[in-house]
Amino acid sequence: MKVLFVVSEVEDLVKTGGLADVAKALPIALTDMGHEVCIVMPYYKLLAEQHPGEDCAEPQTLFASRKPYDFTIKRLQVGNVPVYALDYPAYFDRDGLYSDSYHAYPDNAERFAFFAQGALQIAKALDFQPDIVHCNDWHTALTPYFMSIDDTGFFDRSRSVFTIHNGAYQGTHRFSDIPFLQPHYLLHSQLDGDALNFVRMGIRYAHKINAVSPNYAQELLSPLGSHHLYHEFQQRRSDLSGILNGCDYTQWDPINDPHIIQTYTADDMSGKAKCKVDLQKEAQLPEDLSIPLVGMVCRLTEQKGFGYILPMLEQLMQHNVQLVIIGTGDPQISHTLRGVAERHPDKFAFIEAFSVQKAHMLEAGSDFFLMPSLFEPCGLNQMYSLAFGTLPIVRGVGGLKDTVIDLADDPQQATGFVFEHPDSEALLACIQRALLFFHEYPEQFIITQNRAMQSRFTWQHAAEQYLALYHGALGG
Ligand SMILES: Nc1ncnc2c1ncn2[C@@H]1O[C@H](COP(=O)(O)OP(=O)(O)O[C@H]2O[C@H](CO)[C@@H](O)[C@H](O)[C@H]2O)[C@@H](O)[C@H]1O
Repeated sequence: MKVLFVVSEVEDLVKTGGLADVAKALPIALTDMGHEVCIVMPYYKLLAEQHPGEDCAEPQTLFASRKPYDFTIKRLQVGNVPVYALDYPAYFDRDGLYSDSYHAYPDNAERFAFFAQGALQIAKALDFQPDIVHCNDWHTALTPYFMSIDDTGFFDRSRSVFTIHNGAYQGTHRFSDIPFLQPHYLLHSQLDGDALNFVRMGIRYAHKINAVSPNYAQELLSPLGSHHLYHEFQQRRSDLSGILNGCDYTQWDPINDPHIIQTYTADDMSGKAKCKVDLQKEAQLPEDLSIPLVGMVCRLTEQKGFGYILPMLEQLMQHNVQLVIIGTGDPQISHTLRGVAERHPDKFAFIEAFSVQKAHMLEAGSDFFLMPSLFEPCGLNQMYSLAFGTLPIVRGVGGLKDTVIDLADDPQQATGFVFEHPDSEALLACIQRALLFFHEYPEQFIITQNRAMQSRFTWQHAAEQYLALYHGALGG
């Protein structure tokens, strides 16, 4: 199987979130199974600075709106997978990927419409005729449309798969503000007023669509969970499926994690205690193993549940607990978190940073991992937590529901704590349940940690399901 994997970020090269984790791990898993995969992504300034690529193939020109877009192709590598990066400085030689701090670039639609078609031109330039063009999220959602209108015959036997990692980001922009697309009069019939919704186009034009967990795929088919795309998903329901992401255990395993002060196993958890003290030191909290430590790492956005986390923090601080949050994002959320940290320096630390090293320290050093998302297509950090014996406290949505078993629901199989209602009371009650378990049932706590560490969500298993999806797209 030849797969062109089109994506906007890749772990080890540039990353803002979980999309990058998948964009590295899935192509590697498919390659390990003997398939020929190459990744196409934009050549951002950060890439040029930190992982400069070699020029490869001839310089390219893409004509749109009677304007020539001249670009080059840079070759990089992630694991055993070749990466081809589209180098068009006018659009990608910028400090951020999608935004400068918190303000999205006003021409993002133009940038990624161009990238969506440019990726196909890269395949032609490399003479890489794919069986599958695998697109990811709104940045690449127009690629299936561009394949459908390509009249060179190059993609006649190719089929497209569109994976939804986060359906809330849809790339909705005023069509008249996207010069690159102006000649595409076909798109006029797809507009909502003057607005073009990239994700809607991906849903309409891709041969197969999948969400990153079975439960999220179901939610997309419901009026409440569809991010206002209910009719689109319903119309394609026979082509929509859910495939649970994997966990990259080569990166996230306490047995051999180079980022933590001491490695550990389910049989010998003494290293975890050292990691806890190390995290307490890093967070400048009292170094005390008897206090339950709750950790959280995420982008600071509404999606992650801050709408009901923030209002209950003061109440939580009344308990004998420590909380560490590592994250960057919404300035209002970070402002509030800084305030709570100032008022409760011995209980709460807010580390405003994007740091892979610190994320690993937190996963290893915490007793509990907090992930009470409003919605969560799959979620990766709860899987990392399970691997580290850090019991997840999650809301029962999306992939969180598919991966964490609640203690009250099934004590014999439990791996964490699950609550339902997206409000502060339900969240606080769930955390209280976890704290009580820590204090009152230390032996059961260790048994549950051990069980969590046995959970396995391998990328090989996910890759097998993607292969089945690819075969389905090819009509086999
Ligand atoms: N401050 C920080 N420092 C260091 N690392 C940080 C960090 N903030 C976030 N990260 C890292 O970014 C990744 C976040 O992945 P998630 O899957 O949990 O969420 P995200 O919403 O970005 O992904 C979206 O895409 C993925 C992939 O499909 C889905 O699992 C998910 O549900 C969907 O929302 C993790 O690897 C995490 O460690």
